[in-house]
Formats: sequence, structure tokens, C-alpha cells
Amino acid sequence: MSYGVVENAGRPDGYKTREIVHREVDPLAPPEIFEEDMTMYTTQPSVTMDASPVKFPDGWTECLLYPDVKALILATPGFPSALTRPSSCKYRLSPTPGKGHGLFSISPIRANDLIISERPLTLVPAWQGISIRLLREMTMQEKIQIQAYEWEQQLKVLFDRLHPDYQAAFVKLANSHQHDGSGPIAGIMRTNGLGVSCLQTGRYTAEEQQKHRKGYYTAVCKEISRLNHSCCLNTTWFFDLSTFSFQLFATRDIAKDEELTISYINLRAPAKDRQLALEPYGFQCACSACLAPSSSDIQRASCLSMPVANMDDGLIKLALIEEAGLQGANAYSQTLKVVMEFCIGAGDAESASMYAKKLANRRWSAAANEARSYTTPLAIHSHPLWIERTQRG
Ligand SMILES: C[S@@+](CC[C@H](N)C(=O)[O-])C[C@H]1O[C@@H](n2cnc3c(N)ncnc32)[C@H](O)[C@@H]1O
Repeated sequence: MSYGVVENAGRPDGYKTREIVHREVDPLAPPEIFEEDMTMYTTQPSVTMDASPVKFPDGWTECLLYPDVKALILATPGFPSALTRPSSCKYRLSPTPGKGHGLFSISPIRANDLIISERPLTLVPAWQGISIRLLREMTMQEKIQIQAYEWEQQLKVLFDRLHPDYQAAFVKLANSHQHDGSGPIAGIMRTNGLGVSCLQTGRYTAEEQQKHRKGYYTAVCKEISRLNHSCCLNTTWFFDLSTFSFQLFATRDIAKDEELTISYINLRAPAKDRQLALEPYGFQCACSACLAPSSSDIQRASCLSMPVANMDDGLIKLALIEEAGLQGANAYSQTLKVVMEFCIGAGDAESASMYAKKLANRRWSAAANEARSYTTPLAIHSHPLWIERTQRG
């Protein structure tokens, strides 16, 4: 997709729009009745026509989905569970120089605390599979502009379905795609969308998923989409399917009035590549790592990619990641798991359970679920590696 300032942006002269065909369908109809490439507008969780944010404070999401994805959502155990809320409100929205608005802590926040849980306003495919009759004589730019134009027409239907309060919140969000031919709704989605990867149904091959982001979704939130980027992030989020909500957690201790930040990009990349990846958002990152690229690139590469051959390596890696303030990185969870396993290998159930607990506290991490079963020395005795070790004698 294009970004920045594109000359002749917008619908090319003489292009006649494609008719979008809409059909009302029974929301309970089985997925088989839908045609292969049909997408559906659907409200999840389902609410009554007179629903309001006051009546349903947990909120709901206007989605554009393939029918098999809707079936996957409805079949999720516990869906739709009520939101798990933080114990108190921990943040405020304030202007932040050079960045528009941002979120700031209103009191100290401890590492791993839940800060926000929120259902998104919208959820749509990250890949825009619109079939359009593109003519050979069209330039690549014209084809891209037509795709962008048609995508906006589809998004407009979704936007019109939003509750007026949600529409008002949506249009207040930043838009870094005002001059590249993206429509106003697509522009806001491209600037504020959070990736959702848990809606894969096996429809696409691994290559299609990787290369074209097929099967991935993008969601816009009223609050979490207000988070600015930092390569030295202090929060991270994950999407929970059963509550259909994003949950934002502190990755380290946060002081009162500190800005809350997430990373929009891959943290392992060197500063030069990170700046390139941030170009579509229309800003240059000025975090401490980007201001001192030569030292921080080395520090990041060595701590995030350091191989762990034994317990000492593991402990050094954890300390280095903490020193770099990158506890939000997956490498930190992976290292906690490896260190826990080394402790089991050494017959130290006490320390193993301590690392399991640290991992379990990182509720956003994929490894946290499994670790939850091993947070006491006694529970470690049921770990497969402990059993194997005792059987070996
Ligand atoms: C998802 S929005 C974040 C919230 C936004 N600042 C607002 O006022 O609603 C992304 C946009 O925020 C701004 N932004 C985010 N992180 C930034 C940073 N580190 N430095 C400068 N601008 C930033 C950019 O304009 C970017 O396109």
C-alpha cells in the first residue's frame, strides 16, 4: 500500500465504481451457505438494535469477516465472556508534544499489571481481497488507487453500522494517510489498527499468510489505539478471543505521569530498519535507543538474539534484557521458560517454580498459560521434564 504524499492520489479519472452487492442473511445460517469469497458485516458480540454504550459498557465490535472466521469466533469456548477489568483506572489521555495525543499513567503501575481491557470498535481483514476488473493499460499506481477507493466503499458500510458514540470516537483518531489515496476510514484504520493473528481458520497456506497477511485481521480501539510508539516500550497487548477484547499490560514498572507506549514494529531490527518500518506512520522515533543507534543496536542484538546453552547464559540474558528495558519482548518469556527447564534439570523445584510464576504473570505471553500449572515446587513435580528426570533416576 502507498503512503506519504502520492501525486494524483484518489480515484483515477474515468474509473467507474464497482457495485457492492449486499444481501441480508440469517445470522444463524451455517457457514456452508456462503460463497467462497463472500465477506459479511457482523456485530460481535451480537447486541440488540437499541444497544447503547451505557447499557452495554463492555461494548461491541463492528466486524467485516469471512464466514468461516465468524464460525470460529462463535465456537470459541466461553465466547462472549464479560471483560476482565483492571482494579482501577490507571491512565489519562493527554496531548504530548510532537505526537498528537497519548496515554499517561496517573499513578505508579507495577510490571505485569492489567491497564486496559477493551473491545475494539472495528475488526476487518488486514489483507484487502477485493476482486476488481483491472485493465492491462492501467498503471500500477492506478490499480493501487482503485483498490484503495473500493476498500473505502466497503469500510463506509461498516462505519455506518457503528453506534454514533463509536463513530465519534473513531473519527477523533489520528490519520497518517491523508495524502496517499487512502479514504478517511481506511486511513484511520491503517494508522491505528492493531494486528489480530488468532483468527486463522486454515483457509490460507502458510506462504499466503506470511507474504500477503491473508488471514490476519486489524482492529481499531477507542483507547488502546491512542498509544504512541516507542522502541523502548513499557506496555504490550494481546487479543483475547473469549472476551473479544484487547488487554494492555505493563511490561515493567511504570512511574506516575510516564507516557504509556507500545511497539508498532519488530524490536529486533536495527534502528535504521525500524525508522523505515515507521515511515507509514509519518514520524521519526526519538526514543533513547533510536537516539543512540550504534550502542543500542549492539545491545539489542546481543541481548535479544543471545543463544542460551546453560543456566548461567539464561540468567545473563534475562539481566541484559532487563537492562535494555525490553521485558516486553518474546525473547524474555522464552528465556524464562528455558531457565525454568534448566532448574528442573538441576533438580531445583523451588527455583523452577519461581521462574514458572514469573512467566505465568506475563498474561499477554503465549507461554504464560502452560506455566500457570507449575507455579509451586509441588506442581513442578508433575512437569514432564521432572517426571523424565526422576524416571532416569
Ligand atoms: C496509533 S496513533 C497514536 C495516537 C495518536 N498520537 C493520537 O493523537 O491519537 C499513531 C500516530 O501517532 C503519532 N505517533 C505515534 N508514536 C509517535 C512517536 N513516537 N513520535 C511521534 N509521533 C508518534 C504518529 O502521528 C502516528 O501516526
